[in-house]
Amino acid sequence: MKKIIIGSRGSDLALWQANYVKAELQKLGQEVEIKVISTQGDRIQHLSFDKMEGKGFFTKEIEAALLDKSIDLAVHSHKDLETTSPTGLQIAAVSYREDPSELLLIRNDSVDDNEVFGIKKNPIIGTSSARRKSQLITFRDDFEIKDLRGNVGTRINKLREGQYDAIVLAMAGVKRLSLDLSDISINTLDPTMFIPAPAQGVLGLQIREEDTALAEILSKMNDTEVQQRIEIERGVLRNLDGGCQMPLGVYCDEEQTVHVAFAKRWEDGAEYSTYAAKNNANIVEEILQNITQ
Ligand SMILES: NCc1[nH]cc(CCC(=O)O)c1CC(=O)O
Repeated sequence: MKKIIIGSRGSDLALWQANYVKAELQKLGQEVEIKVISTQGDRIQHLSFDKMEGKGFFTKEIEAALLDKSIDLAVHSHKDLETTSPTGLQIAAVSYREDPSELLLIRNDSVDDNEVFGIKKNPIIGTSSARRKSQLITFRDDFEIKDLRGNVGTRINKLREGQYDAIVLAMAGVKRLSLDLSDISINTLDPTMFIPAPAQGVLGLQIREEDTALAEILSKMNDTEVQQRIEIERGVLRNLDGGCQMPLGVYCDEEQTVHVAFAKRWEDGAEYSTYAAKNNANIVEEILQNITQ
């Protein structure tokens, strides 16, 4: 059997994800090697996420490496992938779902248990995500939102340095990296209340469309239940023609209730709605009609 070359960004989280898939493939008897690839998104740190995320800044070089066959498999955070696959590539499998909740990481000296979210009045909150901004200001109108860039470790260090009173991060990244956060107060936000990105916590395994041999191997790793749920979540995003820069949260829970937070502009704050997905073939259309009317 041919050795499988996984292409990965060099960040701690990307490497954790690549190593996880490597171990799963080794359990299936495959030989695997990881090749680190730097992307535009890793090199440009000064641009706001609004101008970068969801437009292939973190994926372009890796997808090019798949197409020119210098790698065979790319492991992505599924939520960072564009909603349509580039020509010649496919998502052959999706992983289990890590806890999709968002975390509010609060400096100990900014905690106030009497306030919503447990943060003192008039705090500075770090996030560059329009989805997170639109929902934050819906719960508290005294939040000042400031841009926050960099990988997970960098963001947490900026909180420690005192540039922010609190920051929002995906639990999936924090958990996978097993970070020591004993010096920080952590508030876990229920994903049915503060709604995560479509496919948050899931890995997408991308290969060449014609690589049927690898598709066959990866099909053994595919989580079909997770796949069904994120197909609904991503379907809403795809039909809104939005990348990660859109103020849209969609979460399909285990009971197949779909939770949506949507804003036309993040400054308007998010509007929340829920839908039953069970036996509803038109769920995506129904959600879209409702939120865009
Ligand atoms: N946008 C960056 C990004 N892409 C994936 C994750 C980790 C969570 C996941 O795997 O869904 C993160 C960090 C974050 O949003 O805090």
